[in-house]
Order: sequence, then structure tokens, then C-alpha cells
Amino acid sequence: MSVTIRTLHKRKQDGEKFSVLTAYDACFSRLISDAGVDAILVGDSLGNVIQGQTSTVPVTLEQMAYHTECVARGNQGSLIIADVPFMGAATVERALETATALMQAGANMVKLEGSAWLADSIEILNRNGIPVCAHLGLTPQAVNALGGYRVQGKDDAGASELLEAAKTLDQAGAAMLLLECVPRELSARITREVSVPVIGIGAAPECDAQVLVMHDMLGISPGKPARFVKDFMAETGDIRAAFKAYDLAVKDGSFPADEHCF
Ligand SMILES: Nc1nc(=O)c2c([nH]1)NC[C@@H]1CN(c3ccc(C(=O)N[C@@H](CCC(=O)O)C(=O)O)cc3)CN21
Ligand SMILES: CC(C)C(=O)C(=O)O
Ligand SMILES: [Mg+2]
Repeated sequence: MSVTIRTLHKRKQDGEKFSVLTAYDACFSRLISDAGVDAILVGDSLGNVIQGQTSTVPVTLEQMAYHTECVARGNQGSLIIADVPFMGAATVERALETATALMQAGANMVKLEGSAWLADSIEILNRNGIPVCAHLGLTPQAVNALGGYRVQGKDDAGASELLEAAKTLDQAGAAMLLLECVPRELSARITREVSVPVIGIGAAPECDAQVLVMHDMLGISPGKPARFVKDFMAETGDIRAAFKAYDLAVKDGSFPADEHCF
């Protein structure tokens, strides 16, 4: 039985959590979906973990489409979400072209980084049968504008802006939201106040779902891991078991713990 948007919306209504991991190739896509992970994100984090770049800015649409095709071939029924790369939604026209390529490569949903201004693109994509996940908070494609990878929505003004953006995009028809590096209390409040499922990374255990970069949760990414990362390989010693332990920990609410939140 394949996971669909409907399945995941029902999970939120029923108060059940779901799990998401990134994958970039057919082999890991198969292992992750076989482990019961509900959705696979073909993240532009492939710039970091596949290409060895220092940000996601250099990643192109052609590369995203190629990795989405690879993931789609290995997938055993998880929902496939593909990242719209840098500048891919700069205009509504570009968002349509970019999303077309990713959906034709095998994605079931596209993820766009931004804020309330994504509403126009979301409406037109929806009209054309493309569900959208809106990525809010720390949006890594904007690292040069943000001045680094920093927690967002820390002061009162930033927090109410983020809450309003989440509500606007919920109203505009976003099928899901993703919060990255947003303080725990604010993340929990946004999750309560929107109708669609909220995926967290560096957000809150109260979110409806969690996502991690696969290489991070296997403990094989270079450098010091971000606060929100947990190494599931350390406690299992086996890739398949690590994916299963992650899925279980997300679903029973034991991941993320306080130490993974801001
Ligand atoms: N391997 C990998 N994992 C990721 O999670 C990831 C990527 N690559 N590439 C794209 C973006 C970049 N991301 C990042 C990168 C660094 C931090 C980071 O160091 N955060 C600080 C927060 C500092 C603060 O308190 O403001 C941390 O301590 O975790 C967060 C997200 C998330 N994404
Ligand atoms: C970190 C997640 C949310 C992402 O956008 C990616 O993997 O590219
Ligand atoms: Mg991304």
C-alpha cells in the first residue's frame, strides 16, 4: 500500500506521527521505504552529501530531476517529495516549469523554500495537480542572505511573522509545511494552529513528522553535526536497523529529545 497525501493528512487528524528521511539513489530509497519510513525527501542537501559542496546553492534542476528518477525506481511505496532547487520558484512561471520536471521525474510532491510570498505559486501548482510542501524558518538556499545557518523566529517579531506565514500558506493550499531550526514552543504552536501536517527538523517533537538527512542519522557526514542530528547507526550498528530505529523513535515521540531542539 502506497503512502499518499491523504494518508498523511489522516495521520495528523488521528494524532499519529510519521517519518521522513532523505535519499538520493535507488538503493537507499529501497532500504528506507522497506524500513517503513513514510516519505522520502530528495533533498537539495545532495549538494552537501553527494557533491561535497558547502551549500545547496550550486544544485541544479537537472541534478534534482536525475536523483528524483533514481529514488523513484527504488521506492517501495513511500511518498516522494522533491526539493525545488535554488531560484526554482523565483517567479510563478519558473515554479511551474521546475515542478513539472520534478513531477515527471517521479515526485509526488514538491517542496519550496520561502515564506508567505509562496502563496501565489502554491495556488497555481495546486490548480495543476501538484501538491506543495512549504519550507519555512531556516531556508538553507538563503544562507547568503541569512548570514549563516541560524535558528529563525527567536524574537517576538520574527516569531509572529513565521506564525502568520504558516497560517497564510495553510490557507493558500499548501499540502504540508516544513519547519527548520525554529524554537520548540513556536514550532509546537504552529503545528497546533495549521490544518496540514508539519514536518520538523530542529523544530519540536510536537510536530506531526520529523525529517533528517540520511547521511547525518547514519553518522557519516563530515564535520560537527547540527544540534538536531541524532546518530541512529551508533546504537544499532546496521543501516537497515538504523532506519527502523529512526522510524520507531519518530512514531513513538522519543525523537527529537530536548537536546535536539532549540
Ligand atoms: N548534511 C546535511 N544536513 C542538513 O541537515 C542540511 C544539509 N546537509 N544541507 C542543507 C541544509 C543546511 N542545514 C543546516 C546546516 C547547519 C545548521 C546549523 O549548524 N545550525 C546550528 C544552529 C545555530 C543557532 O543556534 O542559531 C546548530 O547548532 O545546529 C543547521 C541546518 C540543514 N541542511
Ligand atoms: C534538510 C531538509 C529539510 C532539506 O531540505 C534537504 O535535505 O535538502
Ligand atoms: Mg532542501
